[in-house]
Amino acid sequence: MVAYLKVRSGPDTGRRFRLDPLHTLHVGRDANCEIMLTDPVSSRYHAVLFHEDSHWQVRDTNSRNGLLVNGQKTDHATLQDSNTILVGTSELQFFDGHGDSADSNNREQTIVLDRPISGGLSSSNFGPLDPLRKIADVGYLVDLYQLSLQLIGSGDPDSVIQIATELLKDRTQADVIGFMWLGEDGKLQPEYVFPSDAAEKIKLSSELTRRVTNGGEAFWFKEESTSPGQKTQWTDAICVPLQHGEEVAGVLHLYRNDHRFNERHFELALNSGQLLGVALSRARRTAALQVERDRLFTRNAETNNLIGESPPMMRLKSKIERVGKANGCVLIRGESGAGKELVARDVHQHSGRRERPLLSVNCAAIPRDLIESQLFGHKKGSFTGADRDHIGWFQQAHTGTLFLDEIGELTLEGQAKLLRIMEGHPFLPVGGVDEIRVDVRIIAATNRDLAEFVREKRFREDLYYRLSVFELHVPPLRDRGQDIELLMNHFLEHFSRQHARPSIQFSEAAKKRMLSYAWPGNVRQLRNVIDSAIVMFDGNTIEADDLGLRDAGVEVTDTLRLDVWEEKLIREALDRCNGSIPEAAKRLGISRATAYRKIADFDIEK
Ligand SMILES: Nc1ncnc2c1ncn2[C@@H]1O[C@H](COP(=O)(O)OP(=O)(O)OP(=O)(O)O)[C@@H](O)[C@H]1O
Repeated sequence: MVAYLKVRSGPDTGRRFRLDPLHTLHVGRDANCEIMLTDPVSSRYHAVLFHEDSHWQVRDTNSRNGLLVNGQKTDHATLQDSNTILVGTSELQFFDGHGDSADSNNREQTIVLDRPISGGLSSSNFGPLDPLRKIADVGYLVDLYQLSLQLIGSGDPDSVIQIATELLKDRTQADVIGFMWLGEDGKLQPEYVFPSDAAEKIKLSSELTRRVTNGGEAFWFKEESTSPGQKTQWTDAICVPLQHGEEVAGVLHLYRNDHRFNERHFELALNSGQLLGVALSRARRTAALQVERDRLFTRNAETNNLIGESPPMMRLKSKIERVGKANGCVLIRGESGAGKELVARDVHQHSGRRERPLLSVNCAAIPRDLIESQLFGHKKGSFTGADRDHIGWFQQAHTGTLFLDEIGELTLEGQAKLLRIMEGHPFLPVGGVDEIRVDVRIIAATNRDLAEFVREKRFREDLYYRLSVFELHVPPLRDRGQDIELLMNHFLEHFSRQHARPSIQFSEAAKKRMLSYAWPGNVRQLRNVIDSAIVMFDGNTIEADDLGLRDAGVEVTDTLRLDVWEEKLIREALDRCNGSIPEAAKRLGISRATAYRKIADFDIEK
């Protein structure tokens, strides 16, 4: 219940002066003033404060620049709680002390120091001429530096709190440290208390809590027992907001049982609180995004893992590992739905860019006349319909990977720009004047015969060679034998869970049908067939006819694609010649070199 003045602005910001009602207190620059300010604009004896008729009064003592109370120039005023007094350039705020009473009746929490927090790290109050203090300052900055480094490197909220606790405990020798999180109801919830059985020690008056959480002020205060013989729970406490921008997300408490904190502890806690506010908000946002991402993946039966243990898939996986670590462009070939995008993700995951963005663009899904502006960006008004600036996919993927699906659909102008970027040149967004330079790894995919496109002059030859520094061929599902069963089980498990039909199974005949089917639409088709069978049919067993595979067993004879037949013939020839390539080449009427090249192209086991 002690009235006090707090310096809100000016050189003495943060200092507090207890007001003793038994004495008249002088305010000014003179060393004899009880409330001594270092503000050069204040007079030596600027004003006096005294307690009369149960109220605190302030009177100007012929100051040079006058006295303002609540913004009004005055010679004399009776002070009310929270009134402000301007002395020179220093704003002092008066508190009658009634608001700070502790929740407990016989204890008093007296503020030693407080500090409004407004963006940026606060500067230390230590005297600039004290060399020992300067050395101490360096230690304190090193602590903050180390804390920042560790917080930057940590993405998970629990470890962020743990890192900060360890540092603060060590540096301040606090007996108890508590992190309180501000719940949606505006109440503080103990999120983490160290040691864990000390939660009951965290007792802060509701008024102080309000000022920390609403006003973003940090406090250092001591608790004094007002009833003789009663032992207090702690002697000193520091309470600082965890602030991110304008928002206070929580509060950090530090308690000491016997000894006192010092100013350096207060400064360290205060600045750590600001770092923590930012780090925790960021870690929580990242965690929320991760959960959301996993949820979307699960809902769509997507997995980041390439399911498959067949020999061609095992070979593909080992190539992905090697290609991932290298840094060149990758061209992924394979039929539609075979898993090219998944392979691209896997390459990215195995690369040094795995923590950076991977963006996927389907060039076939964007109207041809918009591809360029989508990829490279455009400026508002650069063409009809460009009603705002667009940051192109290349720029968005900067430092990461850009997956260009159906690359064969890229216009010739787009191809020319792409080639220039790949050669390390900057590019101009559509309608832009400032050149942009990006560092992006390109993974392209196609289910077309790009070499054929090159011959038809629909695709630039130089771009083709640049893109295919590394080539990966995703084998069609029909060539993956045992993988069909693995994928069947994976999708059955996923969709039966998603559609809440846990006991649904395939009949033996249904399994057989799926295992012998040619799957022209590859894994995507298998996934869709299982999804709709689970949705459409009642009962616990999916029969062969429920799968809707009317052309089941037809193999690939329904296609006239030359490459499909070519691959089939090579496989057949190898089978008939017991795997001997020279023999097979003879039977096929092609040279050995061509046979070797085609076997590699089609990724046929030798
Ligand atoms: N090996 C695999 N393991 C698990 N899921 C797979 C696998 N291969 C493909 N899928 C799934 O099949 C679907 C199609 O895969 P993806 O989109 O990667 O094929 P794509 O070859 O890129 O097709 P398109 O050429 O039509 O773009 C996706 O849902 C993908 O998650």
